[in-house]
Amino acid sequence: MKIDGDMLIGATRLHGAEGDIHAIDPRNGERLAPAYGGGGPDEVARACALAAAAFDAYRETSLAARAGFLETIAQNILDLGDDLIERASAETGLPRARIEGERGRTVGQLRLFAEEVRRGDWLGLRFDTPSPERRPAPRPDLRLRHIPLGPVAVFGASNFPLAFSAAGGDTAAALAAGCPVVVKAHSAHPGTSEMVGCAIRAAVAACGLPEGVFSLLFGAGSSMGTALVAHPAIKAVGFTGSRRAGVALMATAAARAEPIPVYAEMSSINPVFLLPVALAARAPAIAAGFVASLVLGAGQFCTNPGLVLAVGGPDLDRFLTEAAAAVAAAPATTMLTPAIHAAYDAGRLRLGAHAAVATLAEGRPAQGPFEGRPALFATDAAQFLADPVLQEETFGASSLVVRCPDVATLRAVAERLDGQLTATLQMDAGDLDDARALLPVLERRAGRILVNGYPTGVEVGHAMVHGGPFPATSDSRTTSVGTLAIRRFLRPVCYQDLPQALLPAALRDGNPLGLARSVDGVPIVAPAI
Ligand SMILES: NC(=O)c1ccc[n+]([C@@H]2O[C@H](COP(=O)([O-])OP(=O)(O)OC[C@H]3O[C@@H](n4cnc5c(N)ncnc54)[C@H](O)[C@@H]3O)[C@@H](O)[C@H]2O)c1
Ligand SMILES: O=CCCC(=O)C(=O)O
Repeated sequence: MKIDGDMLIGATRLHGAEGDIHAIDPRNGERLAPAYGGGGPDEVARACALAAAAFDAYRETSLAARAGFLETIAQNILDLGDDLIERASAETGLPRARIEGERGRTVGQLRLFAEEVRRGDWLGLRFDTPSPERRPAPRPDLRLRHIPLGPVAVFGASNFPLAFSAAGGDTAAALAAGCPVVVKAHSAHPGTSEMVGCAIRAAVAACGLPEGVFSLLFGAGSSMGTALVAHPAIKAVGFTGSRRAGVALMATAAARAEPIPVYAEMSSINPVFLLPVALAARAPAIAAGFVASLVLGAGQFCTNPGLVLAVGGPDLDRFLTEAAAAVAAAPATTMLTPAIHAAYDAGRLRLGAHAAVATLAEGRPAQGPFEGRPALFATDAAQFLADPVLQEETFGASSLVVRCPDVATLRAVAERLDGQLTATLQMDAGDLDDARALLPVLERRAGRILVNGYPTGVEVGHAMVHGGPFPATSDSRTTSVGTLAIRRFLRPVCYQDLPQALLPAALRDGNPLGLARSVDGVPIVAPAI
């Protein structure tokens, strides 16, 4: 597919005039054509106005039509074929197999949301039957459904050019909810974003939807993102990236005349707790699994296991010997962008130079310009608790092991951790009491708790939570992966004593759409139709 370097503003292509953006192939540092023209406030305003104009028509599309739209996007992405795989690989340095896997996840995610839309449970229909005879006051007829919030701004993430970008989880969830989407593409992969944007735009046209249902903007730095979040037509934000940018967007959203929710997924170091019985029984196997998760994708996963906690002693020493050997044998791997590589190297060197931190191992030296060396560090619980810097995310394949004198200290350290996306327990049956004592702490600290697995590789499903308390996310009540993500873009509306002719179809008598509902608090499953 030919790419032109244009923004997609509804059905119009437009080359921005606010400076050129070039993707860089991080495997060799070469600039990739074409140049992308960055947009400014006029393009933001145009995309937002189109999105606002599309909202009422799009939000009342039938569930079948909306599901069909999501499925058309999925098929159009697949139809991009090898061009998409090659461009995404060149723009990110991620290997072909990874990009193919991510495409499968992206398409599967859109299809899962299509099923979810058709099922309609997310409308959350509730009925309170009227009681005109009730005294002293009659009870009114109350009917509730959820409606979409309005146009959503989505920020593409550098580390998942497909699954968290133009047609990623935030876009899929917002479109499923009935919200038009304005994407601010990540400047690291503009060509991938243009290709996927074209696939979405073609689906908008093929499904006869208003053009403003989807737009794609380019812009380096912070001004485009700030203008987008500040625009009055935007009613919610989906973001994955750095804590600094996420917090800046939260501030922009909160300072608006009409503040809006920001769903930002930011930083997490994903603690892994090695409980004593498991460590004694299988230190080498745990070390192998841990290092495989640590180095996956050059460590550029928000689920990367950046912190390990265990009780010191010979079993931990065995784990450290094995893990250090595996890290030392691991190659340096190309990182996503020169800036992300520079930030990783600076973080790794800062940790290595920290007076309270020992370097246990570094991976093989870099061969290419932007390769990051994996690294394993160690400290003890007292030092870890004394310096909050040691809790900061080093985005890449770096992890810090914290030696604790006993299990009580392990729990005390867990209590002091920042909010996390995940917390992992390596445990055997003999660790059950310790695990039980840790669980309430982990529930308060993390969005997902795993046993005997590793946190990288998020399953896209109905029960997934990819979220957690700040700074993992800006709003711990939800998730950015899985079908529950649709709730971020909905709000309830109650209809009191409306005549049948005025009610939305989902709320009319006789259940014409055949949807699940609750009546006077009692759930009624959807009839088979
Ligand atoms: N935890 C994660 O999942 C994750 C993912 C990617 C990056 N990161 C971290 O972010 C660092 C930078 O990488 P990145 O470029 O992908 O992320 P970033 O947060 O710097 O940028 C993400 C997006 O936000 C925009 N942006 C940046 N600052 C902004 C601001 N102040 N106001 C408005 N918009 C702003 C950027 O233009 C980009 O589109 C990495 O080194 C890493 O530390 C974390
Ligand atoms: O980088 C953030 C998402 C991580 C993820 O989706 C995964 O681990 O699969």
